[in-house]
Amino acid sequence: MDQTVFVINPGSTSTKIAVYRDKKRIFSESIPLEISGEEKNAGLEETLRIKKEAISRSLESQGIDLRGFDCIMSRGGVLRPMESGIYRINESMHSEVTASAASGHASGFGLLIAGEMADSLGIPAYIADPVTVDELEDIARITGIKEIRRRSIFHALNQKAVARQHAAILGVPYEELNLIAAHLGGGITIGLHKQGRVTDVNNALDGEGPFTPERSGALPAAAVADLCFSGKYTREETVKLFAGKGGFMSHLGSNDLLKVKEMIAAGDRDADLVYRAFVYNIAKAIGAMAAAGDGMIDGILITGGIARWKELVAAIRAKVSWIAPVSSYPGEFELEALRDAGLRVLRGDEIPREY
Ligand SMILES: Nc1ncnc2c1ncn2[C@@H]1O[C@H](COP(=O)(O)OP(=O)(O)OP(=O)(O)O)[C@@H](O)[C@H]1O
Ligand SMILES: CCCC(=O)O
Repeated sequence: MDQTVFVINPGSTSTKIAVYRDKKRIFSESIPLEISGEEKNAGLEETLRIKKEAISRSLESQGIDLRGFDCIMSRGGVLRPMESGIYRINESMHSEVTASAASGHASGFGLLIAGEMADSLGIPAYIADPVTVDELEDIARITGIKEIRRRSIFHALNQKAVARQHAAILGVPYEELNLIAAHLGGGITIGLHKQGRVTDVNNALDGEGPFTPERSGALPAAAVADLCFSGKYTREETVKLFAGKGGFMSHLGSNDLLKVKEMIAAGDRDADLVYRAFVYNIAKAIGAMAAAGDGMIDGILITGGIARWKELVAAIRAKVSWIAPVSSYPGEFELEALRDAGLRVLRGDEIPREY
């Protein structure tokens, strides 16, 4: 009998939802943050309420009967470092995601909403490949300050889904390839996939890597110290500046690169300079991962919403194709990856892990 899986995937600029009957998508929607206006500045409870209401409205407008769901899947939030895999949503996840909400990631709201909905329907809920999948090599954790260690927080679900898809196209097991996967979305993470493990990756939430539609990326440390002690910002406001109000938001007042594209087309020179700096920084980060992988890279994969911008992908390709062949996987494959994970559990093909 066909199984019905409901998938919730909040990203930093939108929440994507989908209902699948078996492999078939019967409904999907991308709900932009802008619909709910004040959401960017709201606290945990308020953000949760806004996201829940937007999801309910969307399902209601399609006349979808929640009682037909067999399980709910979501991308996980900022949890403890963990192995890649499928995990049953439980109470300790709930409290950890709630505790890290201020400095967390939008995907944590998916976990909370999926858990709550599943409880009320009496069905199971799971996360798969959350943002805290940690496969870093020990040398990649060390920084120049003894008490500061690097953390693995990245688009694990999409990067792994795209890397596996690429491996299948090449007809080579994922575990035998060295790939660089660049997820270009509201956040940007660029991972070195060394024989099936992401041994290094920038953590955009902690201010590493290129700037993004709304993340600052890496900043000069002394200037950050000045900013922190300027008295202009609280700690919370400073963190928001790095992850939420940085990048294109800071330079041009928008995290929507479709708008940035229009600004450039209309002759805006500032927008053009920031765009070129964006491409430059992404290429530099890909180069860094090539060095981390000793130059033995089988392919560079460009994915995420921004990969739909063909000229931008071409500009990155022009700068990095000397490293390895560049392939583009526009959009994200998170909904399908979550569907497949849900179906594997429902069919008994995979036993979910306990967190
Ligand atoms: N056709 C396009 N051309 C250029 N930019 C695009 C296009 N489509 C989407 N984008 C941009 O992609 C970005 C959003 O990407 P995406 O949907 O992957 O982000 P998200 O899911 O909200 O966050 P994240 O990927 O970090 O989880 C936005 O800046 C959006 O304007
Ligand atoms: C997935 C974490 C990276 C980001 O959104 O910045």
